Amino acid sequence: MSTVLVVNSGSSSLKYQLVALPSGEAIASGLIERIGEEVGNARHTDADGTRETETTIPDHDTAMRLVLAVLPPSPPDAIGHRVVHGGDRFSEPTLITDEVCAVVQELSTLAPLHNPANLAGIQASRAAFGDVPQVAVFDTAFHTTIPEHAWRYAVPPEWVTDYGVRRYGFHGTSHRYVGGATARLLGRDPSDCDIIVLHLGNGASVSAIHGGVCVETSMGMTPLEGLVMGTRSGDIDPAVIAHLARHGMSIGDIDDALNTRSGLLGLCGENDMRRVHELAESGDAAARTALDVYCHRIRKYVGAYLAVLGGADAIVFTAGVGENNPDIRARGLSGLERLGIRLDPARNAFNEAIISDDDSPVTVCVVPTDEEHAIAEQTWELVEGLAR
Ligand SMILES: Nc1ncnc2c1ncn2[C@@H]1O[C@H](COP(=O)(O)OP(=O)(O)O)[C@@H](O)[C@H]1O
Ligand SMILES: CC(=O)OP(=O)(O)O
Ligand SMILES: [Mg+2]
Repeated sequence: MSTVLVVNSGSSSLKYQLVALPSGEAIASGLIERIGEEVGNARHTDADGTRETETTIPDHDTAMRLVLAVLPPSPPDAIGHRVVHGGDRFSEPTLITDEVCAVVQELSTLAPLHNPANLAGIQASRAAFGDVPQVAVFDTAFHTTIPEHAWRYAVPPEWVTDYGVRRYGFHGTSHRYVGGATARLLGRDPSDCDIIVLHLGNGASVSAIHGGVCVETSMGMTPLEGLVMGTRSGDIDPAVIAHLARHGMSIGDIDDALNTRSGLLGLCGENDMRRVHELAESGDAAARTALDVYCHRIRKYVGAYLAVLGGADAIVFTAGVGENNPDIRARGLSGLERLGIRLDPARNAFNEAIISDDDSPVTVCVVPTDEEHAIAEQTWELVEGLAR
């Protein structure tokens, strides 16, 4: 038996799993949430059960130290890290070297909420387990099949050649895993399915998958484009940036505001969807508007991707919000009955795997993502290959 430790740093959380291979069984796993907020919480599960603690977790480096303190002291055989942006340098699983770290660092301006967090996880793991091979698995990998008409922005050509301005797309490990699991759930061959995956976490993105291959995704050159997110605006008119700059705001401040003070947080003062719902239920008008804007954006993208695919076999919800929030799923798809999308309210309320009614031409599902498992497998495949 071999063991792979997987570190998945999201914008607001750190998820980890110690996976036994080839069985794929999780020996230990956990989640550190609300990093950077006043009160964070850490949940760790292993053979002794689940322990939960509340404490302030200022950054991903502190989160990583909490993880290392609860894991077995013996080193794993390999460590796999989720890395969000690899630019045009890296997209396939890559053995981590100083050079890889330098590129991840360099690309921090294009993924300011993620690459620094990913690097913190890598550096803490290298300090703790220096000799263990470590692998970066990039969020962009699944999106390299997107055709030029979808990855290209309509901008001057030298922006593409000189500055690398293009769509990359992110959450790829999740979109790939969930797309495959959905085809299995439908009992269909992935090569014969058109699937729309809605990954709704703190970050959120949609992808259109045709025949197992990604053909379109909502995040762009950076994880800022597309849906409304916890703290990110998603789509806005690009002229807004010039407008604010002319009013004296610096580019750094604008970028920071769009990444960290926009989205649900900008709309209603809370970025955690559970809190937004509590506020909306207590009658808070801003929280209600936030939910309206969030769900409207989902509906717009679903319509667009139905058109991109020429119709879909399935629409799938995944990640923190997608897996747990019946209200967002129902409102995001409301009014789409004429497009063949009909939810079954009881199935939806219980987060069942299939939440559409039996006569719905498009099957709507909830499929939990498992980025950690997918990263463990890809990490081990690379490390085993190197040893051969
Ligand atoms: N049981 C739940 N009900 C509603 N929302 C939830 C639940 N669990 C998590 N969420 C929401 O999911 C989001 C976090 O999703 P997650 O996929 O863990 O994010 P990330 O990986 O981007 O950090 C938060 O907005 C949180 O409120
Ligand atoms: C790319 C991205 O937005 O990731 P997360 O949802 O984990 O923040
Ligand atoms: Mg995530």
